[in-house]
Amino acid sequence: MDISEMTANMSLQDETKLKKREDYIDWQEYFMATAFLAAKRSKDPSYQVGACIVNKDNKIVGIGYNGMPIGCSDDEFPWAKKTPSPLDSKYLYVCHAEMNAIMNKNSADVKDCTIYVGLFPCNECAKMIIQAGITKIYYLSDGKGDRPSYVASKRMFDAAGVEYKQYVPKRSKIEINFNVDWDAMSPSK
Ligand SMILES: Nc1ccn([C@H]2C[C@H](O)[C@@H](COP(=O)(O)O)O2)c(=O)n1
Ligand SMILES: [Zn+2]
Repeated sequence: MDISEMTANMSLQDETKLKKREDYIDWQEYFMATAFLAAKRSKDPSYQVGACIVNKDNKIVGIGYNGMPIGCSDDEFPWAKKTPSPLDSKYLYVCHAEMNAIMNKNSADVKDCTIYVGLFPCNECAKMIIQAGITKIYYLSDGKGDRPSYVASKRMFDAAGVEYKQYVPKRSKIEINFNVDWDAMSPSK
C-alpha cells in the first residue's frame, strides 16, 4: 500500500490528530533564502549578491541583486575587474544588490525595515540604507570586511544607530524541488 492509499484510508479521528509540519523554514531562513534566490539572477561572473528588505510585519517590500542599470545591456557593459581604464571595468556601472532592493521597493518607504543580504554592504550602499531609514542588517558574509569601504560602512552604521548582525544559517542548504508529487501530498482528494 502506498502513502496515498494509506492516507486515503485514514479515519476522521486520525485526521483530527494531524499536527502541523515541523521542518518548515523560519522567517529568517525565508528572507535570506529569498536574497540568495534573487542573487541567482546576477550576471556578475565573480560575485552574485542578493538582498531582501522586510518590514515589521514580516512582509517583503523589496528584492534586488547586483546588475547593470536599466537600459545598460548585460552583454555590452563590462564585467571585468582589473582593467587599464576604469571605464572598462564593472565598478563604475554595476548597481549593488542593496541599492536595487531599495529602488525596487513596493511600499511607500522602507523606514524601520530590515535588510537581508549575502555580503556586508559597502560604503555606498551603507549611505543608501541609512538614508532610506533601514534600521537592521542581516548579512551572511563579511568576507571583504577589512577593506576601507567596509570599514567606512561600519563607521556610518555605528554613528547612525543601524544594527548589523551576521546571520548564521541553521542548515547549509535549502533545496527547491520542482519535481513535486502533488497527488502524494494531498491524498485525501
Ligand atoms: N554588499 C555587496 C557587495 C558587493 N556587491 C556586488 C558588487 C559587484 O557586482 C560584486 C563585487 O564584485 P568585486 O568587487 O568583488 O569584483 O558584488 C553587492 O551587490 N553588494
Ligand atoms: Zn554596495
